[in-house]
Amino acid sequence: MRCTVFGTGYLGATHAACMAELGHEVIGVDIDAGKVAKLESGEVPFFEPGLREVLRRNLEAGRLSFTTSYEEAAAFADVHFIGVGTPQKSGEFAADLSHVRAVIEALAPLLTRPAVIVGKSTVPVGTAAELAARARDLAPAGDEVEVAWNPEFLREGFAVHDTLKPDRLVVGLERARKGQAERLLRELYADLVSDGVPYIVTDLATAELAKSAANAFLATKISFINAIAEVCEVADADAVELSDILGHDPRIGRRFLDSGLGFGGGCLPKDIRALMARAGELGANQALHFLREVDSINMRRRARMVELTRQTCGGSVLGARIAVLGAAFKPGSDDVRDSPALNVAGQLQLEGAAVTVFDPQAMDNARRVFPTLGYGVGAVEACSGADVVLVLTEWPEFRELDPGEVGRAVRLREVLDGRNCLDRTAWESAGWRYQRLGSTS
Ligand SMILES: NC(=O)c1ccc[n+]([C@@H]2O[C@H](COP(=O)([O-])OP(=O)(O)OC[C@H]3O[C@@H](n4cnc5c(N)ncnc54)[C@H](O)[C@@H]3O)[C@@H](O)[C@H]2O)c1
Ligand SMILES: O=c1ccn([C@@H]2O[C@H](COP(=O)(O)OP(=O)(O)O[C@H]3O[C@H](CO)[C@@H](O)[C@H](O)[C@H]3O)[C@@H](O)[C@H]2O)c(=O)[nH]1
Repeated sequence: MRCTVFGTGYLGATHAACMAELGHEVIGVDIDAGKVAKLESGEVPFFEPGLREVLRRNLEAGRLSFTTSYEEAAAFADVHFIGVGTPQKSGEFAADLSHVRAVIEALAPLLTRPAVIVGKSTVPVGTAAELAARARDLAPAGDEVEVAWNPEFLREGFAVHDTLKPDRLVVGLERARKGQAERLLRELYADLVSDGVPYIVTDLATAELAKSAANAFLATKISFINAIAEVCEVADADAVELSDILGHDPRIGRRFLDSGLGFGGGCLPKDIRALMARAGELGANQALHFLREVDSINMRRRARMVELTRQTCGGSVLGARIAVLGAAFKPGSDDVRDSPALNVAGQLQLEGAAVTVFDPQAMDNARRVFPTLGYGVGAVEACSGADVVLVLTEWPEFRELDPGEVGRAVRLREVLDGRNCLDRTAWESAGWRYQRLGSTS
């Protein structure tokens, strides 16, 4: 079958390549000509393990191409996925839907025959119905245009796996029209469904809300354990051991119970805020009030890390040399959107510290967002002359560092483990003072 994917960022490029991997003919469309040129030449414009191989294989097979031309894309297929960004609006909690709306405004007038527009971007509940009405108004094919919502649950770092082996496929359809959208999407995903992936058909609002709810749940789970970690610090308990104990209960589960610096990235923080904003607009102001607390527990982790650094430096970081290992919001990604690590690095620099950052993948993105921070050429080099070393993203490279070697580079052997990822005994045996969030000892 044929399809297009509008937006070729973390989600869209992965979706386009993986749809081609399933045997479909796919065109990826983006307004960023540089990104399109890179993808066309077989280069992924961001770090995502395994994506380059899938991209190249399908470019070579002639099933996949990229363009900036909406005309080309509209003429090519009758199923059009939307995977453009829905960032937080500046100064408010709500989602900025301008990119999604821009796709509809430009694509719909080109739809001269029956077509299905399938949203994958994360949007506030109610968006799809509004877009459907607008698309039908603008399209020459009018009533023959359907909108479906097929939210995406992939994790960065596992994007290819999560797209080809998802936990579930959710397809929200317009209530009055379960026509071609249902049929075409079943056909597109037939191989996944025959592999046993649950395929759940629902209405537009439930599909949109399922995505927001999933991220709100994950954020809540992380903030829950971080709130408990705050108590651990004052009660002389150990947050990591506590997570392990809770995780044995299958009703709770160990995943997403890693306390530490909290959640960041281009999804969880903005999605819980957008969900609160939309619930408020719909009159359910009280329902999600607790998400404010989830958000503030999360932001407090960053403040606590800064405070711990200050304490370690004798009350002030003014003039201190601080090494920050990690810039990406999590390992396995070069994404620095709302990165807790960079946020802490930036705060410490504002307080007068000389901060040197190193990350195995996110250096270019970090430099773009925080050009005034110092950057090292390697983890050990970044620690050169440091008064304190902060490990803020749990890259395997950092877990495997030799504490003896790092110890020879620093001025003082002080390490703060923001992600509970280091082997404490090994660092202490090499003469380091080891501290982390969620424990006083
Ligand atoms: N990143 C993830 O892991 C992930 C996972 C699930 C869902 N999502 C959701 O997917 C959406 C996209 O996220 P992302 O991380 O891929 O964003 P991104 O910023 O990496 O990519 C968005 C892309 O859309 C392009 N674009 C913007 N306007 C366009 C237009 N009018 N026409 C064509 N292309 C246009 C941009 O140039 C960019 O390449 C968001 O709603 C996000 O919440 C993301
Ligand atoms: O126990 C944990 C697990 C995660 N994190 C942090 O939480 C953030 C988000 O991690 P993760 O969810 O793995 O990353 P994303 O790639 O942002 O994926 C989330 O956001 C995507 C976009 O909506 C969804 O598709 C995914 O299902 C959802 O997991 C990162 O900063 C992690 O460091 C913790 O602090 N503790």
